[in-house]
Amino acid sequence: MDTAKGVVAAAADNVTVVLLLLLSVVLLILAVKSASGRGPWTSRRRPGKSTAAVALTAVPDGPTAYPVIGALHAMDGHRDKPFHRFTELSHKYGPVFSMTMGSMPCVIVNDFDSIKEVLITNGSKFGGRPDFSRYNVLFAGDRNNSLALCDWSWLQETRRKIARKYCSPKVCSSNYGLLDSISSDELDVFLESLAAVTIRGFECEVQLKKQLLMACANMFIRFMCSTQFEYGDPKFQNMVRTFDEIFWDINQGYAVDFLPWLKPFYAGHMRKLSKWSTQIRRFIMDTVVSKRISYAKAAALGSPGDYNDYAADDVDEQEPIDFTDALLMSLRKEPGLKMNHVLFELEDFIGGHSAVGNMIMLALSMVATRPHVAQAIRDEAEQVTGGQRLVRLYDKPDMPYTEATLFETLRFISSPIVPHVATEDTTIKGFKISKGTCIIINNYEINTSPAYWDNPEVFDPNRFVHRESGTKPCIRKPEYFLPFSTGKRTCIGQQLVSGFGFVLLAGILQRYEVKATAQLAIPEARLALPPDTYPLILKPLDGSR
Ligand code: HEM
Repeated sequence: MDTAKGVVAAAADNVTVVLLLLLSVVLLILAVKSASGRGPWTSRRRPGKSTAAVALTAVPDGPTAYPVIGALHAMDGHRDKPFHRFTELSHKYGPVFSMTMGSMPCVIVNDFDSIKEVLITNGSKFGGRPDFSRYNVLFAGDRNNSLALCDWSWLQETRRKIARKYCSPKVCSSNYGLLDSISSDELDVFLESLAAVTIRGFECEVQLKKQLLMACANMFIRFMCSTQFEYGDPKFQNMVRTFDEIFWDINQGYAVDFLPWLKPFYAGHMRKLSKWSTQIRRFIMDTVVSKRISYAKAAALGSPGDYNDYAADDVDEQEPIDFTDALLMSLRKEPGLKMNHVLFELEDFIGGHSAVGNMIMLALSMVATRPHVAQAIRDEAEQVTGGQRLVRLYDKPDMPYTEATLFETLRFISSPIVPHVATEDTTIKGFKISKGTCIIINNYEINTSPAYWDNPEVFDPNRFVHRESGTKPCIRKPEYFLPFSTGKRTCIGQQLVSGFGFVLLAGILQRYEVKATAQLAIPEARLALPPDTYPLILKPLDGSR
């Protein structure tokens, strides 16, 4: 790990040197240009052109773009708070502005009307994703293997269709019942594991994220693959850790994303990403998929590259027992699907556990410094369970404050939306957008602006609870609150997030008082916490079951 970090640090040093050199070149070019009486190279309108004609069509310019680095200089010193920076820039350039990041033309959209246009009204024209090298490396050289990072296609539509029944089950369905029983069973296992590291009557510092991620991983794997692992199993621990490393990485912004020619300086980092993703795929093949297909066939499948040789001729034509089964069966029903697609889709969905684990860790961090929120959740749980049992999934409609705490966490940390890319020439707010333009959706602005929320700086789950005398309190989500995005590329996992997340958050708080060790380092506009993050303090509650 340390070696890997060293490689990244070395790469970063190299990058700094290269950037400094480049900056010198750019400054030289600028000096020559300004000496000749012309402004820098930008996408700004040239003087002499009819402004009326251009003003109607071009997206307003953002920061000046220079050769090679584009407008990346405007993000200098803001690496940890890119969305805050976009908000600052929107105050200067307007709610929709263009910004060339390296060589990539981008448009930053900062207000709800424009965001709605990108995601819904005009969503069919914004179905692409940026072609970052890291995305390709993580998915065996082709980001189209990934559900979240691919461009829109027949394959994506098919994959989403297969997933729907399992990721968005109807409340009355058997799959929802399964979610309920699995989340409760796994909550018991998880609380037992916590009981083993805490002492009644004492405050104990616990590396909670590691345990939480294993609980979430098992919930996902039990639901999707009908198998589970012991928390002490080193292979399982390694898989969970690797997923979390990837989740953290994918939530970072790197210069190489926008300056692909920097790739040689990131060779070590790319190798590490590739190794992680291969390890995960191997784990899923060995522990899940190979058990479903004949032993001989599994043995014949050597490396991940060989998986496509598999034809689904030994898959039964019965009702699928779970998501893995449904995926394997779809190999026969959908001739365009290959074994690799199945593996990658399973990987994507099992990987969803990292998002849930990180989210619960963040929710507990919010609660740790706001004991009144924890108490309100406990009171709600007490009312519903009579103090006789742990909360379960079917209690969710009666516990809006608990569910609202998850929403408020997502608003407060402002979990970002994956960038979209225009797949054809189109418009936003009447401004011309060319095919290939990357659209960065600044939902941080929407989540934190007083234009949308009362006291947005206050963590208050009540803002999502609708109370009216004579009716049961219920969840109220304003349409501009988009933690899972909306439209055709909306998150497929949101029901799993709110289901498993709800049971875990309530269950932990029914059993423990949660406190912070010190000032908690919570990154801005990021759902991910570093793989080795802060511990939390747990104190078992008197009389907890
Ligand atoms: C707190 C947890 C999560 C949050 C906040 C979240 C949020 C998001 C967001 C904002 C997007 C981008 C949508 C867009 O580009 O318009 C997305 C996409 C996606 N999410 Fe989630 N997600 C979470 C957990 C999960 C889980 C658990 C799964 C799987 C079980 C999942 C599966 C997906 C997939 C497959 C996509 C890509 C959809 C597409 O591009 O067509 N997510 N998610």
